[in-house]
Amino acid sequence: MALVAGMRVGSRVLFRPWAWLPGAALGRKESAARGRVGARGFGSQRVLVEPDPAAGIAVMKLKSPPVNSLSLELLTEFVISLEKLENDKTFRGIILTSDCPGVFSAGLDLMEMCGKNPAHYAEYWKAVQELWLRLYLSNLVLIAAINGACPAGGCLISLTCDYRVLADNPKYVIGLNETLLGIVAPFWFKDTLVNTIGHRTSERALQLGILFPPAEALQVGMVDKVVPEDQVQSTALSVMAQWLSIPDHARQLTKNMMRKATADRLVKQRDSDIQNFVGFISRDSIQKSLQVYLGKLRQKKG
Ligand SMILES: CCCCCC/C=C/CC(=O)SCCNC(=O)CCNC(=O)[C@H](O)C(C)(C)COP(=O)(O)OP(=O)(O)OC[C@H]1O[C@@H](n2cnc3c(N)ncnc32)[C@H](O)[C@@H]1OP(=O)(O)O
Repeated sequence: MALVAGMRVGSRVLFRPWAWLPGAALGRKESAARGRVGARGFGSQRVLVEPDPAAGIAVMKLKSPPVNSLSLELLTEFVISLEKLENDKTFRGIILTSDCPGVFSAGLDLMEMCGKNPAHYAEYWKAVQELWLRLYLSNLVLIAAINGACPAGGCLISLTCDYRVLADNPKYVIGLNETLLGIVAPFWFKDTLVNTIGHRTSERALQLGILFPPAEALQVGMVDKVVPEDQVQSTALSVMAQWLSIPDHARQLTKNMMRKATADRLVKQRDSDIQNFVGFISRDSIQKSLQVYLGKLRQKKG
């Protein structure tokens, strides 16, 4: 997919992965009206959206089997669905969950970071940045209903949400395990974690690449609630009701006050962050580490 037009929102120039889609040239109002979500489900191949307009919420399900790894396609479809809901005033909250049994998301797609050229790495990283910025600064209430394993980029996505409910299953570990792959979480992954669980716990978790099982994840504050697996969705819904009882403008301004400085750090240095990623991921030693890790994942089966 070609890299693409930018759109200015406040001081941010946003990536428009959908710029090539029919209707992309429409004005914002017109396209929002045409794209109004309504009561019927919508979505794309990899992102299912089940709207409940009466309640003002939508359930967004990642559906990219087997493990919801964040490919360029999934990132793009994710941003498009998010934008659609953000632009429709009916919606005040999203419950984010997985349609893949046992896995919330396996994080960034290792195939996007192995054996490709620098232009591809740059395009991919820009899409990762874009999803994070949009989720982290979303005006909507985002609740993660974590119904499976949640490593690395999967964990990052859940950390952008306002609240995390995790299913109580020892296989459903969560954390930023990048060091285990021989790679380093960038500063904005780290900042998101520090803002959630504090500096000291983040330092230990990041260096050791800890994947926390549910009880420990709850104890360190990585998640807000651990419930039996069959109660994840209903718990997310009742938490959502509580968050939606707060007037939107006050909650949104407060969220922005808490998060803007963190997001601005990336906004100010997006290009250098991309260059840093491309340089790092292109190194032979890093490519070898990733190949070894992929090999171990594949061997695990055999
Ligand atoms: C300045 C530089 C900064 C660089 C920063 C880069 C940041 C990176 C952040 C990341 O997100 S890196 C990705 C880290 N992810 C992981 O470590 C998770 C790896 N996966 C797993 O641990 C397991 O797959 C799982 C999620 C626990 C699920 O286990 P399950 O037993 O259900 O499935 P598997 O048999 O392991 O996997 C099925 C299938 O999927 C492939 N796969 C798994 N994860 C990924 C992935 N992240 N990307 C691409 N492909 C993945 C796996 O290899 C299997 O493939 P196969 O062909 O069927 O063997």
